[in-house]
Amino acid sequence: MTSRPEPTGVDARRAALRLLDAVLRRGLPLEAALDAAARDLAKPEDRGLAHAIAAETLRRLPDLDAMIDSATQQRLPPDAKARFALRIALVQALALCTPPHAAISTVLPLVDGGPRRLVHGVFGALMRRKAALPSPPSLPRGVEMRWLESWGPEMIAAARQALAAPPPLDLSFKSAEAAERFDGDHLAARHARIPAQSGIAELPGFAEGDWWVQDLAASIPARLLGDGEGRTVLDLCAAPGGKTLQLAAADWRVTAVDSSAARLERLRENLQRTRLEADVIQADVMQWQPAAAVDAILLDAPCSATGIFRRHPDVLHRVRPRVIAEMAELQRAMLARAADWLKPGGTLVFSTCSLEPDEGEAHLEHSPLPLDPVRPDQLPGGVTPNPGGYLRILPTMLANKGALDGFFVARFKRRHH
Ligand SMILES: C[S@@+](CC[C@H](N)C(=O)[O-])C[C@H]1O[C@@H](n2cnc3c(N)ncnc32)[C@H](O)[C@@H]1O
Repeated sequence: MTSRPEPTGVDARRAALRLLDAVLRRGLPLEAALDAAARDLAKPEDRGLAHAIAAETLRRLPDLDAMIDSATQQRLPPDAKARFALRIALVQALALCTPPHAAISTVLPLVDGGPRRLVHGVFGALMRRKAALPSPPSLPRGVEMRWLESWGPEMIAAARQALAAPPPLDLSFKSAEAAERFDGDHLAARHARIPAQSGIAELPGFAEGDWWVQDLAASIPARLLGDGEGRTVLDLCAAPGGKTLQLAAADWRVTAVDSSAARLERLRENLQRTRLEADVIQADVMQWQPAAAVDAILLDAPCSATGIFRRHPDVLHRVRPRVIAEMAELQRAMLARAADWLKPGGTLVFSTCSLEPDEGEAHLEHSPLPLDPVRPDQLPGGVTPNPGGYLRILPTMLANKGALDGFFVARFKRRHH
């Protein structure tokens, strides 16, 4: 067998293919698969390219597959290498502005010894036909059906729109003064929204620890606890610590608990950079318990994370109903356990970054504590509580200002006696 010299850039495409394989065939989160998939890439920009190709492919997957199927006589199996290679070549040429000859020449070596001619032929036919990807992108059929049933057609339209462009960047600030000094759209206290961009560490105030990146929706749970005035709060499932930082900045005495050593490392770095304080404990919330009852609890429970599909489009393809059911069961158990750790009169905020009612509304039916209804004046403008007093944050909210991640947030209060 003669081996051809590889054009430059093939390694990044090979890593993109590994990433897609990890997400679509093995069900791994994109971020978790990155280190292993990009192990041969020395340059950070190649790693960035591999990630960008894989993420954009996942955003456009149903449309890419429909396009491939329109140009093949026999339907390629979902896990065929030729399908993976075509997805990567097409997404580059049609969504990432890669010149078509570069998009295909860097992908063909990935199918060496395989259906090279087929991949080349299908790609060429689609380019000659001037095939284009629809805008906004389509959702995977299973997700669309699920969300349509739960939230209706307006939500589907907003979710597709949210996939069309990179979401803006929300910053949460340590102090109101630092936020006011910062040039951006101020949609809430201690907040600024700026256009999507890279080079975050070079923005003013980052090195000084004035702010951290946190979607505005993700900042709402901690906002609902108000000022701590030196009282105690348990931040359960805390890492990488966006909510820990908010609570510490709002004068709470924070104990942050998480089971992941790697994620807690990031939490510690965040505390150090912002010069905020919290006790940090590595523990499983289902095993650990606090030494004494606390004034407040924030339980940002592990979930399917379908609410953050804009930045993590892998969730659209790997989260199946069984995952949602397992996560909902864990959340229910955590909520029941944590409820016992509150002082009488104490407040618990429960949140999930999920767009699945089983990981939100369903918990209200058997909740161990009475709901403490959220008032509209406690929320950023444009975000409204459900008439029941809890928050269901959908991509329809603030849609004309860059929208929000999907979240469920409910506040409970333990009775005094
Ligand atoms: C949604 S993330 C938390 C995000 C975090 N609250 C923030 O604002 O940055 C869920 C976290 O739950 C943690 N986790 C999952 N199962 C856990 C358990 N049984 N005990 C403690 N932490 C757990 C994960 O390590 C993960 O960091």
